[in-house]
Amino acid sequence: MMNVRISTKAYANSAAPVIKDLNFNLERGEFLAIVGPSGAGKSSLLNLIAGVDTKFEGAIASQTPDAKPLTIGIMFQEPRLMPWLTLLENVCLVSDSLESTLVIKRAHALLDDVGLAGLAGQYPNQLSGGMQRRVALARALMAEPDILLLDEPLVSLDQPAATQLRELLHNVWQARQFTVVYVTHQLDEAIAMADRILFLSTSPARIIKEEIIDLPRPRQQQNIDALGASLRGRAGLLSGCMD
Ligand SMILES: Nc1ncnc2c1ncn2[C@@H]1O[C@H](COP(=O)(O)OP(=O)(O)OP(=O)(O)O)[C@@H](O)[C@H]1O
Repeated sequence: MMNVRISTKAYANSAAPVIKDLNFNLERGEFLAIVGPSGAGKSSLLNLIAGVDTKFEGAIASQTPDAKPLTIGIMFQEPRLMPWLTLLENVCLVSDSLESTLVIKRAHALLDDVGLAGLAGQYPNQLSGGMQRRVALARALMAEPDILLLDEPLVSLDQPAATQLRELLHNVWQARQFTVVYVTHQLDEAIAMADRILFLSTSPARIIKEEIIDLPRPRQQQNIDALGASLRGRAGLLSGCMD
């Protein structure tokens, strides 16, 4: 579906690259997790895939049967909601026509899907952190993305809110069958969610290991724990790759 080939990504204010020789293919419908330590270059990689940042050496090529451009949705670490807009208006923000009845209907349906039915007229500061993330998810889904990029979506949530959002993300992905690229530095989170994990080195980021997660869904905690222990135990293979 997409071929990602990044020879070098460097920022103008630094001579050292943040990404070097990082190549992978993204398959249609897969849930890909990218695990790496803080500062490795994970968010930088997502910005390149999203097309938000085009300054790099290499190529990111979409391969679609009808040559139709891929639609990409992104959910950041922080929800980035506009505090002066209602939830409905925040969700509609990415749409061309805020006034269209169809757009508003779709935004209501998505707010329902993320468990916020009846709250469309509220403002972000009336919500918990977990609820704000769910609004951000609804907004990312408005464009009906082929690929959804998730940048540490559970970070800084308390355990119940993180579990709830993780299950929601999983259910939405299974129901809609888009492709997910899920960035995290938590191995267990990646094992719980992904079909495949790419492990990144410290900066400059490159892939040091790929692991196919062949566990039945929904995933049992004992299976997640066992695979996590096995991966962590493999002779320092992943040292420096996780916090
Ligand atoms: N816009 C930018 N301009 C200059 N340097 C940047 C910019 N964005 C990121 N960096 C630098 O690039 C490196 C990688 O940052 P990035 O945010 O991509 O890493 P990360 O793996 O997502 O980190 P974290 O896990 O802490 O979110 C860091 O050293 C960061 O300071």
